[in-house]
Amino acid sequence: MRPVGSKYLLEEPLGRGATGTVWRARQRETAGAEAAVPGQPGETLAIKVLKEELASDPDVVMRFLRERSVLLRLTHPNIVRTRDLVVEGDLLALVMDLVDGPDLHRYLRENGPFTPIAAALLTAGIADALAASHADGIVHRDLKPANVLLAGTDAAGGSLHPMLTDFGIARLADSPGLTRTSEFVGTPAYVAPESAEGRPQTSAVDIYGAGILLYELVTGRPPFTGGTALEVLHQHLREEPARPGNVPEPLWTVIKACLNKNPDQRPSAESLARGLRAVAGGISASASPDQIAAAMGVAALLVPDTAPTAVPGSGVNPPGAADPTQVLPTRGNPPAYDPNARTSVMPAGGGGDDDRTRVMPPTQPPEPEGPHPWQTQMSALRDRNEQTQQVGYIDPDDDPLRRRPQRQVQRDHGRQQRYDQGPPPAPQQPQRRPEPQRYAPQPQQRPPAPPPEPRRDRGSNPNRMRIPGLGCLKGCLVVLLVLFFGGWAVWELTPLQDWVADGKSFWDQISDTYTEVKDWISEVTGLVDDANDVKDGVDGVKDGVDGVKDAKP
Ligand SMILES: Nc1ncnc2c1ncn2[C@@H]1O[C@H](COP(=O)(O)OP(=O)(O)OP(=O)(O)O)[C@@H](O)[C@H]1O
Repeated sequence: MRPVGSKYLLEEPLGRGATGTVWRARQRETAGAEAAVPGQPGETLAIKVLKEELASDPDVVMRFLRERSVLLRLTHPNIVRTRDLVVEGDLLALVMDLVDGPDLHRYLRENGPFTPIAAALLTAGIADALAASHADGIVHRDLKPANVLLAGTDAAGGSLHPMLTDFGIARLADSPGLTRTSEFVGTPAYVAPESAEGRPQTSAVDIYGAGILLYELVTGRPPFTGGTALEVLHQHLREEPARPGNVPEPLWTVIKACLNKNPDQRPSAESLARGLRAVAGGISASASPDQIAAAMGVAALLVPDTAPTAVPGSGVNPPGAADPTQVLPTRGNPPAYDPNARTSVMPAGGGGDDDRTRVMPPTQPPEPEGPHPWQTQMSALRDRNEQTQQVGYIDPDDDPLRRRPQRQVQRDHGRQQRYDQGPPPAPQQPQRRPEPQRYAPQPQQRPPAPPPEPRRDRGSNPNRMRIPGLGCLKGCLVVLLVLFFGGWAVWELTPLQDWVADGKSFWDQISDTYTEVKDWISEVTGLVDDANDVKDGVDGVKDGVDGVKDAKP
């Protein structure tokens, strides 16, 4: 388990998207006043840990802090509540209510298309959520089935309750800083024509997304699909979808209105919700004549938004960007495209054939490097999270806080300068020219990582602490022990004790010892000489005896 801040613990990953990983998590302590929901210790939560690219981008951090109050106050029965935002070192995390149910994309894949009535009612709930967020000045910008969670199941006869999530993520990710290194482009199958062309975006992009989603709910697939992202975008810009056979006429009227190429002609979220409920009532088997009439006249209910919420910073185009077609002709074999593609966050500077996918100019010019205006808030937020300690094991492959060491060093250094020491003396990285925003099919699937080596158990105490100087202390103790036993051996096994008892000086003792050794050697050599003399005598006697023997006849 991995702590996030001092108040939360990540338990297990629930899923991974392009902008981060969502974890099942637990509340450790009640959060302070800065959280929208203080929570109770032990409560289960969901925490989205934003990707490193986002968390390390100062512009994203700035938006994260600037928009925290907006995100935290966004409450609606059809919106997954954001309870807290955590900033800790290089980590940005959104603490949310845990929704115990599948997302709509998975549900659709596993259960097939919805009936027109169920699809209309489900989309009406989503439109309610959009109406509330638009009224609060928040445009979702990445509406798609994967971002709708289903609370409750219909297996027990209960109806599915849609809850929209990932609010503000597109907005956080669409940072000028981020566009210097990677491009946030939404999800091609759900992108509105004006977004594809880099024109100014408003809350009408969410209505377009709702139209695509509604079409997918009743047919099982989005209206525009193709081999490449570019093909899909061409269709968003140029083609009108044909009415599928199983879609009742009033429902088709709603879908067509949402998919209007002109954002000004699309209905407001509020009128969309009203229209969808009228359609659901009118197409049911038990519909009254009035309900049927209301459903047939649904077009009158679909009133365009007179004051749509603008997406800040969208549609700032370089000269020529207003041309109707920004899509460049394709060359060579286009990359494969999955219509269920996730939100794309594409690395820039891919070069080469990527040119063929270039459709959008950057939404904003890069901002000059400089001291971060949210320095105080950053340190305040970090301070409140400072007690964090690692309290247990986490699989390194699933560790959201794991960083590549080299980049960590650079980043830490950059952060330190940026937030703690005022303006950096020089930019850490060469300035990149902004590149046109690109669509590309899918983030490439990374090859499966080799199974992580199990980490060795490093002891039974989960709260191991590093004590500075402990290693040195151990070394000193070992040296003292060696000196002690060495001294004892010298004292016991050498004549040192005698020397000390005699009270002689060291040099006297050495010269005495030398003399003793010399005397002993001469004594030994004298004995050898005597032995040789004896031997010579014996040999002489032996020769004499031999001579006497020879002289006998
Ligand atoms: N609040 C939540 N409670 C329970 N599960 C959640 C919650 N939020 C997200 N999830 C699950 O976590 C998974 C990943 O969510 P995430 O939003 O990162 O993915 P995504 O929408 O597919 O990706 P992206 O929008 O970044 O392209 C999804 O399968 C979703 O069902």
